[in-house]
Amino acid sequence: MTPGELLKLSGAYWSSCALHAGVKLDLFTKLAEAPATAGEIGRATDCDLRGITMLLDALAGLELLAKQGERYEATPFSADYLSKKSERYLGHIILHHHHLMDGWTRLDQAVRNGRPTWSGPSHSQDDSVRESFLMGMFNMANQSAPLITPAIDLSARKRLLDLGGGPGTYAIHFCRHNPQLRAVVFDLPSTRPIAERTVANAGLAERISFQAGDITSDPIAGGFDVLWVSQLLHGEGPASAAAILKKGVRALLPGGLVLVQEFILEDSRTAPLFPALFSLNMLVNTTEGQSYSQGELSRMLAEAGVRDIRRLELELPSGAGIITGVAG
Ligand SMILES: C[S@@+](CC[C@H](N)C(=O)[O-])C[C@H]1O[C@@H](n2cnc3c(N)ncnc32)[C@H](O)[C@@H]1O
Repeated sequence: MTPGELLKLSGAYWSSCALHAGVKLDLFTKLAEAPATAGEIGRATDCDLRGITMLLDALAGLELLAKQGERYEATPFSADYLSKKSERYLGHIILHHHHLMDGWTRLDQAVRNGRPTWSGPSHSQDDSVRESFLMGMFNMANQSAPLITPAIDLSARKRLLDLGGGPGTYAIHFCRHNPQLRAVVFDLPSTRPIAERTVANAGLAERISFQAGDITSDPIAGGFDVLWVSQLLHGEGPASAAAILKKGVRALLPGGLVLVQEFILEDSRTAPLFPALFSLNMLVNTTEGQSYSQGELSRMLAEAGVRDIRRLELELPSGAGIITGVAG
């Protein structure tokens, strides 16, 4: 690494903050509709002219806007991913990243005392923080699910349990891909309205139901033949994650398929970089959460009574991996 690269790394959050502000102020939706001057956008968003001009210029510098004379407009890319009117809108996950920033600025404190810097998004009292988190998960899952569902044969399966399923994105994609399949999304009670909305929007309310509960303390009804556990275990410590897997596997009929998606560390724990950094995200946001290695996840699955454990050969845009096995 060069000193220049080091300083670029140190100041990378300036670019992130410019993007976050652009999404918070919803500039991209407006500028995908029609080009506008800084004055016009400033009036439409109730922003100071000096401030909005600087932000628009920086976003143009980041190639998220195009500037022609005094007018700015969304690029084809930002119109596709940053306009609220696009089906591919990624603003929810960007706002979620924004909500995590305050906690990350106090990472040194979390490292010193081993405790999170705030309640974390799952348990936040702020509805908008929880909504960005859950719809951010919807954004992320919509990128990966179209690659995952064709790679997993559920053609003979009837009932899928989506444990910690959030907005139900994976249940939706698995059910779309497998017309005989029904699913239950199990998640915290506060998730219900968002999950029911996404399931209804997908036209699958007849086949996907929501069960409200706390996975660490509430029972789960049995009779499933697929267990899908995506990005849930990293929010828990090793003992709790193992107990959750045991509970999920107990809800399966013998021969039930188990699928666990996580950001998986190599045994060195230093790579890939994303799960190593994600562990710090769990330090800031949870009391015991962390990224796990393939060996740790495989051992938890084996202790839960799962056999034929292996990792699926899938390259996903999120960098996550999927470990599978069979119950009983
Ligand atoms: C990172 S999100 C993953 C959502 C979804 N599985 C996905 O991959 O898109 C974790 C989910 O677990 C849920 N969750 C966290 N703690 C939980 C608990 N104790 N009981 C039930 N659900 C929980 C959260 O509400 C959230 O929806």
